[in-house]
Amino acid sequence: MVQLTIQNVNRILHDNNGERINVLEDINLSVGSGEFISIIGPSGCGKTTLLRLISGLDQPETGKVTVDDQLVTRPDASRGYVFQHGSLFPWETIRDNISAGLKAVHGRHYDRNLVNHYIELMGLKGFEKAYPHQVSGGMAQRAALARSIIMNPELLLLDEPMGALDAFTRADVQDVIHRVWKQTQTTMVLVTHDIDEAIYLGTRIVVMTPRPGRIKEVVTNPLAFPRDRTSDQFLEFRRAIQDKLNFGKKPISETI
Ligand SMILES: Nc1ncnc2c1ncn2[C@@H]1O[C@H](COP(=O)(O)OP(=O)(O)OP(=O)(O)O)[C@@H](O)[C@H]1O
Repeated sequence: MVQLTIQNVNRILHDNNGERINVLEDINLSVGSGEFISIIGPSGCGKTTLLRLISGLDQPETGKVTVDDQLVTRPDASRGYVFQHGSLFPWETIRDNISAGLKAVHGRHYDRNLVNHYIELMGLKGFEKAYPHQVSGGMAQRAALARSIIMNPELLLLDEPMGALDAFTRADVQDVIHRVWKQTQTTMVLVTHDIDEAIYLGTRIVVMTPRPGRIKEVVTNPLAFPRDRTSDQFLEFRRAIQDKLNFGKKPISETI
């Protein structure tokens, strides 16, 4: 069980001219065990900053982030983080990348069967001995996901992990993430620009607005799993989220 709470969080940064930017203003959010939260909003609205605060990589000026009533003050193995460019070790094979965390904790006696399980689950069988530059972008992201999830984090933070992938690969990795979420019941928080992705995966959708970065609305996803991206209900819900984002009604440059 994990309860993530973000209370009255403000984060201020300064641009190159020393101008103050209210990157996040008065952020409040509670996330319960096993939820899948999608955070969506235009570029620069503070999504990554919010994820960094949850992970403990960054600290707010005011307010607090707690996990199970413990103040988050630094990164912790109980909170996994997957980046847009998976950040696999280029000098290690896919198998060694996936087992890296386990080896660091358990040494030579790490559970090799668990590694096999995740290689299978992520569809990476046959590519265990390849190096990251020898596999596709989608495979590399699946390996990065495996490397995090194998550590059994109570919270998995996903920072645009599909952002650099083509549409087909993206849909494939989305399905993998959904399968892992269902099987492991890990609480996940995903940052994305992609409205369809937010809807396809999220149990709730956090809609953000920029300058200052605020939560405009938290919307419960009414769609049952499995979700069909082409169904009328999906398209209807997408329109509702687009409206909340003023999508297509204002040039993006006017929203940031
Ligand atoms: N270290 C920093 N110093 C100064 N300003 C920063 C820093 N990091 C982020 N910012 C600014 O804070 C704002 C929010 O950035 P952030 O990366 O959190 O947004 P985002 O919503 O994740 O954007 P994107 O979707 O483009 O990744 C931006 O205006 C950015 O320029």
